[in-house]
This record gives sequence, C-alpha cells and structure tokens, in this order.
Amino acid sequence: MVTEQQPSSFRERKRVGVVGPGAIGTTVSALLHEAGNTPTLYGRTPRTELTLIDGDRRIVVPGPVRTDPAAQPEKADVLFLAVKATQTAAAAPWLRALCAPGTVVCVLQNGVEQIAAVRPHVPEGVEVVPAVVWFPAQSQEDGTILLRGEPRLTLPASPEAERIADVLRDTRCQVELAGDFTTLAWRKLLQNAAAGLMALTGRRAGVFTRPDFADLTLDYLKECLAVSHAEGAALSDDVPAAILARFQAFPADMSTSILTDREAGRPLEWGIRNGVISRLARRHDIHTPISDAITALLAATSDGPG
Ligand SMILES: NC(=O)C1=CN([C@@H]2O[C@H](COP(=O)(O)OP(=O)(O)OC[C@H]3O[C@@H](n4cnc5c(N)ncnc54)[C@H](OP(=O)(O)O)[C@@H]3O)[C@@H](O)[C@H]2O)C=CC1
Ligand SMILES: CC(C)(CO)C(=O)C(=O)O
Repeated sequence: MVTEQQPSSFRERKRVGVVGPGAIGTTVSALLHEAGNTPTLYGRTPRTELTLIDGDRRIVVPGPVRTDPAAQPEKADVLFLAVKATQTAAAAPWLRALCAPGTVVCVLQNGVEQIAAVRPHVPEGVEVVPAVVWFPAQSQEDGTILLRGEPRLTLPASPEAERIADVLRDTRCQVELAGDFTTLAWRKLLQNAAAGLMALTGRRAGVFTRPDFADLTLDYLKECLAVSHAEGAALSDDVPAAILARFQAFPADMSTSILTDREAGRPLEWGIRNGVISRLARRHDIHTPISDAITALLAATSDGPG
C-alpha cells in the first residue's frame, strides 16, 4: 500500500514503457526495475524476461515482452523508444498504441534527427524528447546484455525532459538536462561517425591504433566538425583528436552497435550516423569528400544490392 512516508517519486509513479528491449532498452529497463519501477516491455521477439550483466550484478527484468500492438495496451506516461533508427517506422504501431495526449516519448537513439524521425508517428499532444546515450551496451550470444560503461543520458532542458529525469531519478542512470543540447548531440554524433569505420572494416576499437587508420579518422572527423559548426554546435577544434584518443584508449575489443548490426547482417544506421554529415554538408555548401566516400561504402555495405 502507498503511504505518506514513501518518497514522492514512488507516490507519483508513472506508467513507464520501453519499446525495443535490445542493448539500450534492456539497460534502461534493468535500471528502472532495480529502482523498483519495473517498466512494461514492448518488442518484436517474445521473451519472458530480460537480463543485464553489469559487472558483478545480474539484473533480471520480469517480462513478458509484449509483441502485439493491436492488443490495446495501457497508455504510457513516459515511453522510452530504443529500437534502431532503421526500425522506427516498423515500431510506429507501438507508438500509436501506447501514446495519448500528455505522453512523453524519450528517444534513446543515436543521431541528431530523432524528433523529425519520431514525431510523424505519434498523436497530437505527445512530446518527443531526444536523448544522447553515452554508454555502450552489447548483446551477447546467450541473449543477455552486457553493460560496458557508466549509464548516462543527456536530454535537452525542458519540462518534458524533467518528467523523464523524474522517472529515472532513483536509478543508477545519471541524467543531465543540457541548455546547449545541440553541441552535446553533435559531440556524440562525431563519435558515432568515427565508429562507423569499425563497421566498414569489421574490426573493433583496436583498429584505431593503426597510424594510417588514425590519420583517416582524424581527417574524417575534421569534416564532421565543420558541418557541426554550420549546424550551430559549439565544439572546439580539439574534439576530433580527443575522440580519436578515446577510441585508441578503449579496450581493443570494444564494439559499437553499428558493428554489431554488421556482424549480424542487419541493416546499418548509416543514414543517421554517417549519411547525415554529407546530407547537411550539402545544405551548407561544405565540401566533404571523405564523408561522401564513407557514406557510399556504408550504404552499399548495409543495403546492397548484390
Ligand atoms: N548499443 C549501444 O551501445 C548504443 C546504442 N545506441 C543507439 O541506441 C539505439 C538502440 O540501439 P541498440 O539497443 O544497440 O539496438 P538493438 O538492436 O540491441 O535493440 C533494438 C531492439 O528493438 C527491437 N525491435 C526491432 N523492431 C521492433 C519493432 N518493430 N517493434 C518493437 N521492437 C522492435 C529489437 O527486437 P529483436 O530482439 O527482435 O531484434 C531489439 O530488441 C540505436 O539508435 C543505437 O545507435 C546509442 C548508444 C550506445
Ligand atoms: C558505443 C557507442 C557509445 C559509441 O560508438 C555508441 O553510441 C554505439 O555503439 O552506438
């Protein structure tokens, strides 16, 4: 029974859902569950539970993962969307089924275009809030998810983002509300753009220690930086070198979700992580030959034909 002594976040508990219980969706679900606020799970593949491995912790989130959006699920107050950007359109029936005016959708996806991609799929009166997801998580062969960093999200400062932060308040997920979200989202996009090179080579972070590959990465990131400035991000000129140094310092076997997709033969998020650089560069008349070549290679790797 709920009593006056319990903390306010418990008294005012919101109906929380997670659509897309993969690497990131499982991490957020597990952190919510651990804090006593188990979300309802919505996905594509039926599962009885989700398991997150976080160091010595093994957190099992009770399911089931519901798979039928037509089954009239209860509307959510806060909905985390953690499908790949390539899967957003296919997940739209969940968005329509779970959202009502007042629902806040937190998009746990990479890129800088989350609002434009998700808003067309939600009813009027639903707020879409993008999140920068800073932590890596990897699915393992036994179906569990391995968390490989400190869970941390950045959201753009707004009343809707505060509702999301409130839901996550008692969890181990650090949430920052940023005044200059654009700059942070672009910082992460540059990191993801470089990670795209792992999907092209089929190799993990160790590949960035090759001097020739490091030079290519740096030149590519300088193009990305120029586009970020044209889009209003206030990133300093040392960001490309800092991102490269970070990849070089990662454990050599550190992966990235776009490489996981390549290894599984799934479509790649090349459009929102790499193609976006060339697309926006054209809008600003910026010459990005390295980005254009990388985009073409990733697009062909992902989508063929052949
Ligand atoms: N993994 C990482 O370390 C990071 C990922 N990101 C970003 O987070 C986003 C999610 O990535 P990630 O968690 O790795 O992706 P995953 O592929 O691990 O998870 C996606 C989940 O969505 C499910 N799904 C697919 N289609 C649908 C659908 N139509 N309806 C409902 N669920 C569906 C998948 O189901 P099924 O199990 O059937 O495939 C899977 O459970 C991406 O934008 C990625 O770039 C950001 C930072 C780090
Ligand atoms: C691991 C990380 C944080 C950087 O590439 C990521 O965003 C991803 O894997 O998609």
